[in-house]
Amino acid sequence: MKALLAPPDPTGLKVIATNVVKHYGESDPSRPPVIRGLSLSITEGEWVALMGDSGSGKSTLLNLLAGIDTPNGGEISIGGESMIAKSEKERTLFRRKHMGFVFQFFNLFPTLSVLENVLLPARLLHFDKKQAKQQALSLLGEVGLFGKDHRFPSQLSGGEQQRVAIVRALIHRPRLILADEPTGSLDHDTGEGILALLKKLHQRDRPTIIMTTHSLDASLHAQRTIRIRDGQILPENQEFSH
Ligand SMILES: Nc1ncnc2c1ncn2[C@@H]1O[C@H](COP(=O)(O)OP(=O)(O)OP(=O)(O)O)[C@@H](O)[C@H]1O
Repeated sequence: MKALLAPPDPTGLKVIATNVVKHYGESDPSRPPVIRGLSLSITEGEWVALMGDSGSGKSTLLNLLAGIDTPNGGEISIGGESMIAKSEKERTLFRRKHMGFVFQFFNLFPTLSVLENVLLPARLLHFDKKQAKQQALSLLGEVGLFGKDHRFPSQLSGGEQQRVAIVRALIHRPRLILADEPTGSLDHDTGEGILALLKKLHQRDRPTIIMTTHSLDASLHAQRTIRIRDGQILPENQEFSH
């Protein structure tokens, strides 16, 4: 039987990191770790902005939480499941099923149409084709791309391409959205459009969202801001709750 598009439980996943350490330069022990005993807890369906200076470890942390990279120490639990205990294959399958990624650099496949790009994750998960197409066209319409589903990425503006990438990241209604500078390369209005879309999806499905950003405006869409400095979370009293 083919899977339906809506997840069985649309509630976001709880994310817990405990004493996580990551260092890249094993060959050079004098280099300090990029993530230094970092702990955080993000509750089901919470939308968190992760802020910090360039090089403070935001993208590294997202990659660790996603299981794209593995830490040198510590524990990461997503939805009650240890990401560390999983094999790489298990992590990939978990990621594909439950997570959606919104990156600053949106790698759309240039030889695939907008619709084909958007349908890729649904295809990987063997969703019902007809239902996936309906969902794709509806989401594309919501982000102002009605009628552009047969175009190729090169025939779209940068902002339009970013919106396609977001629809692709969210087509399977993930329970955890990891967004790395989702508005970084966009003009203010397009960026606000992306945030409005995230907000709509957050209200509808209540996924957990972790969004890195340098923008105070963007962070105000989140329920909480967590600040990271030199691979460590700043203490509670230096966090900002909105
Ligand atoms: N694959 C890698 N190999 C070696 N060092 C790396 C690697 N990736 C990141 N780093 C280093 O780790 C540190 C943290 O990088 P990271 O990209 O996580 O920071 P960031 O907070 O996301 O920065 P930005 O806001 O500029 O995106 C930086 O000093 C960076 O040079």
